Amino acid sequence: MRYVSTRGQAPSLGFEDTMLTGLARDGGLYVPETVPVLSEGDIATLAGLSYEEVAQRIMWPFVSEAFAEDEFAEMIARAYAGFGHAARAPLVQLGPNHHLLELFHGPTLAFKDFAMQLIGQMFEHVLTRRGDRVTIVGATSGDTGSAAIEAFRGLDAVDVFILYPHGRVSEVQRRQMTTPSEANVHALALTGHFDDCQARVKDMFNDFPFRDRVGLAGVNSINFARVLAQVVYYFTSAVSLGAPHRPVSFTVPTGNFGDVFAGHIAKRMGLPIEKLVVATNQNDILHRCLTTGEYRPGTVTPSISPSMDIQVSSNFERALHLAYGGDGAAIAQLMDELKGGGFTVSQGALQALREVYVSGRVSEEETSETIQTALAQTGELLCPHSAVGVKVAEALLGATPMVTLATAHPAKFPDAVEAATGVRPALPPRMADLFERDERITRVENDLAAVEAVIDERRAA
Ligand SMILES: Cc1ncc(COP(=O)(O)O)c(C=O)c1O
Ligand SMILES: N[C@@H](CCOP(=O)(O)O)C(=O)O
Repeated sequence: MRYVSTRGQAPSLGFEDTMLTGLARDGGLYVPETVPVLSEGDIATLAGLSYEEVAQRIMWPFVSEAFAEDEFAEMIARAYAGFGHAARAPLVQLGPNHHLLELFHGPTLAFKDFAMQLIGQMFEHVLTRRGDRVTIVGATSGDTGSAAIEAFRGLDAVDVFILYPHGRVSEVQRRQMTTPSEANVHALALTGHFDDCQARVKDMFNDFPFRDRVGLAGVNSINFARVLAQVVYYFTSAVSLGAPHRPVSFTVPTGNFGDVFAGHIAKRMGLPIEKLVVATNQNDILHRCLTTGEYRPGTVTPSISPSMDIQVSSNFERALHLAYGGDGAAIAQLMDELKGGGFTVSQGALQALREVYVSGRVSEEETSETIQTALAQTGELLCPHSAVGVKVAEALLGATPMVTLATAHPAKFPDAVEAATGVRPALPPRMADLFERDERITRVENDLAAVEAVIDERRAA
């Protein structure tokens, strides 16, 4: 399988190079040239399989050029062995036709672990085989960074630098990033918000001398391998609710659009997904765009669901690429307009987007109320991001089963959860001493040269 850039000007790559390359050299994101389609019969045979077995079957056509089948199965087994739930991604019922997909049983308590634990295995395998080293840079609003540091800490072939917005992640998230003591992982607190962190990461990829000198790689959802691993739980959950014989809808708390785009890939692979619902907090650019066709980022406003405090949503470019029929020149033009403040999606593309996605926006008050009522009515303690999803989903419940993705554990956001419910969620025992561990924090200004200088200095040390 070949992967092509959304902007059409970079060379097509196989899976291994796509994974190691990160951002395409024309600034675009890699997407599979064609998506394999499973028959109803193929999907039906997934019923009753373990999470790992489904993962192997779904991802294999995308990665088969890079690994032997048994090697890949071993990587999957190692990736999910540390999860705290035998089902890996269990479904719990919230109400008639409403189900919650708990994606927070991995080592850092957020859905990011599903992809990051596997990518850690794949990077290690490929880099060992090549005898190569890379420098991973990542931007985080809290969860990607902790998952990446956990997945790559202590690996010889990798240095990891994570930019997070200073003062804008929860204390648990920050400590997950700043307390690991391994010399190859570095948490950099940038003066700014998540969009600044992501912009500097993309700047580093576009600085070719720096990129080539340090062997830059990315583990944000820039990296298609991240998106791919997230396709799997759409299949496991839909099949357990009756797919392929019954359609299912999904509501996805959304920021950078990677998770919901994984659902789009699942749909293109033949999974009968009726609607993909994009749920946003007050940073609602995606809801505004899907409603009006105008994509104009505003200022990021801090919220109680900080991981979704994003205005420039990286993977929306992939959805636009599909909506514009794979026209790379059109996407390059839109992204140029974005530098000048924003763009208007064409009527045809907007219609194509609306055939797949619907959206909703949730206020801070509604998020708190939803955490409170979900606990009272169902006994489920939601994190604020999952609550955004539940609130949007509730307005759309109908005959088709709805699955809302619970993207993080409530204990990552104890202040917001306690303020809403009076209950302070406890961290799992293995993290009980998180608040006693020493932190290593490096402050950095929102400036490309300053960030690159820190990376150069740390790599040389
Ligand atoms: C807890 C949580 N929920 C939702 C999201 C939004 O996911 P995505 O960026 O894939 O849209 C994030 C950030 O990625 C997150 O960390
Ligand atoms: N919410 C994310 C933002 C980065 O998203 P990614 O999926 O592109 O890595 C986070 O928690 O960091």
